[in-house]
Amino acid sequence: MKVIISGGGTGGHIYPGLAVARSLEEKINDIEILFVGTADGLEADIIPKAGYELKTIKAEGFSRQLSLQLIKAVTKTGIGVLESYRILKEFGPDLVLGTGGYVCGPIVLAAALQNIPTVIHEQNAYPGLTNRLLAKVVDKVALSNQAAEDYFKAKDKLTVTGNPIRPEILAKQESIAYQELNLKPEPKTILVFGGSRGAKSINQALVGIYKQLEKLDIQLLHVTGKKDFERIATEAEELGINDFESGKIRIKPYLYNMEAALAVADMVISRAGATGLAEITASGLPAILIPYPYATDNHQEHNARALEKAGAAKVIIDDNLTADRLWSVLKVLLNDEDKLAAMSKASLAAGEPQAAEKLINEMMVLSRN
Ligand SMILES: CC(=O)N[C@H]1[C@@H](OP(=O)(O)OP(=O)(O)OC[C@H]2O[C@@H](n3ccc(=O)[nH]c3=O)[C@H](O)[C@@H]2O)O[C@H](CO)[C@@H](O)[C@@H]1O
Repeated sequence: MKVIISGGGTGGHIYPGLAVARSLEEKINDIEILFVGTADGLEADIIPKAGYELKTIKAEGFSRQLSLQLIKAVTKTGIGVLESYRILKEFGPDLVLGTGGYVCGPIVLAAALQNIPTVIHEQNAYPGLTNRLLAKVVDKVALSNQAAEDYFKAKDKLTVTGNPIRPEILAKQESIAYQELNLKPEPKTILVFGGSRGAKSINQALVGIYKQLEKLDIQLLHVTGKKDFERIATEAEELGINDFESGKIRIKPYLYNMEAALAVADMVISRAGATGLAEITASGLPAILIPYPYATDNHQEHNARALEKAGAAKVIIDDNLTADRLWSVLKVLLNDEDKLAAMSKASLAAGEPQAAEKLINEMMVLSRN
């Protein structure tokens, strides 16, 4: 079976595609997978590092108003569709899966126009523009969240699968993860990350409580995002914190082994992107969530509130985020083992570890092979 997987821009669209790729390889002996994305999205870094071939095409997101940018984006997408035709001819896929972001628009459209079976997957409760447009031409629309059903007209194409999680996250052995990260099983490990690109406001609030955290019996793994790393590392050094490899406070620009971090973490502080949350809940971790305030239709707050309601998370709105506020919420949680245990249980109950399996089953029904 030959499958093309496309999605990107940010990690939240890439990792579900990688999860499907890994799960397909576990399930099917004779499988060939090709990723398609852009040369400037995060996929160009992540996909080859994960061991897959990435063919690049032109694509750009559409602005919501008529503008020069819109004309440019439409032209680029047109070129991307022509490039996609060539890729489809050369690779001959039995199915094309799009996991969202404008990146997957051209190849999924080109495949649908050639009657190659097509599936898209939407991670969020409020779907992105690309998926809303592609839904009109694809064979199947897989959703992470039932709430997204309201935004699609062709109800017969919809199926709820959950958000696929990389098998290595579900299977990671703690002992190996501690070794990989050079951390110890005791004391508690707090993992902080701001989605795939990092979050400046979270980084800033965290630097503001480094000194308090240093006094506690904890280990902190702070993933800043590549863009903010130098700034945060410099501020940490000014505070006298400089052993990022084996000290109490570890600062990293990006983790290519997030599965290890999720395996050793006792709690998480993060944004509320759908893919990150799917991984946090599948790992049964309690969380402090600070939704990105500019996500379309404020969907991150929606994601975060759902987990708060389930008892798995505490939410701090980005506007209210200060070092003091973060410290007061974190301190209460760290001092309440029962509360943390209850949140952990609620988190696990909210997880959907079977999502990749469900999505693959839908794909197999449609596939030409
Ligand atoms: C700003 C924005 O609009 N973000 C969107 C984007 O988020 P974003 O790309 O930030 O996605 P998520 O937070 O959902 O997922 C981040 C992914 O990156 C991985 N990771 C992160 C940091 C790191 O160092 N290493 C690593 O592997 C995480 O394990 C996870 O798989 O896509 C999500 C899924 O469509 C949306 O819900 C988010 O709203």
